[in-house]
Amino acid sequence: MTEAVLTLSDVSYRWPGRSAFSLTIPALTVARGETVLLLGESGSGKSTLLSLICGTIQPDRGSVQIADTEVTTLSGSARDRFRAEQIGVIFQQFNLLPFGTVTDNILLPLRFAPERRRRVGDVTKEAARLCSALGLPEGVGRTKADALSVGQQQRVAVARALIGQPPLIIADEPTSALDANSQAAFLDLLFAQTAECKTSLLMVSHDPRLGERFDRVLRIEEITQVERAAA
Ligand SMILES: Nc1ncnc2c1ncn2[C@@H]1O[C@H](COP(=O)(O)OP(=O)(O)OP(=O)(O)O)[C@@H](O)[C@H]1O
Repeated sequence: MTEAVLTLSDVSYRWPGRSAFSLTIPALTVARGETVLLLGESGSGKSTLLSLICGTIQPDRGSVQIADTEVTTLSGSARDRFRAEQIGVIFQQFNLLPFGTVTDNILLPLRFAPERRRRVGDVTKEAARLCSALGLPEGVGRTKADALSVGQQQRVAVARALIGQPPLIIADEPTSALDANSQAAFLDLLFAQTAECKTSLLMVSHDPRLGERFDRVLRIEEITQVERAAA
């Protein structure tokens, strides 16, 4: 049997307020080491689904299991700690601390995740190893994040997600700011690193051309039911 890193069952969520957008996900599973691309148009609910998985919003009903833990029963602070331990997140805008150095940024999730930190050992050495594996220049660790190019910032965001080998990486449109060549190079590095650590990857995009590189491609409309209140 394949070991699941992520299992959602009968999850539903309605945004409060006038938009009254509601999303239901009957079933979604990601296996250990599997790479999954989630495709969907703008406004189809991709970010909402990722927020449900990361536990930054709580479903109205249903179950979200990550690495055998039922996330929906954890308190808010326990969920924050759990996310820091188990999930590496790559945001669309990278969310780097602009005045922090590259090393500060890469080590940030470990501040809230003592077990993940313990797995790393020498944290500065591991940050430097990841920088080098991701093709960043030697000695980049002391550079302030806002002095980097967009492509370099993206690599730092990947290093930050990968450090300490969390079992699941969630990436929200991480290649949207790159041209086709840089996109391919970025994905090569991301896949090489996730394969090395047997990390699962769930990446969101609206670009179906990326699909051939993933183990599985899901369209959001195939796995969710969406309702919108009339305007
Ligand atoms: N903070 C919020 N408060 C209220 N409604 C929201 C909020 N965020 C999203 N929504 C609703 O959820 C719908 C889906 O948004 P979501 O961001 O999940 O889509 P998406 O597929 O990620 O879009 P995009 O590709 O443009 O990022 C929106 O159309 C909006 O109606």
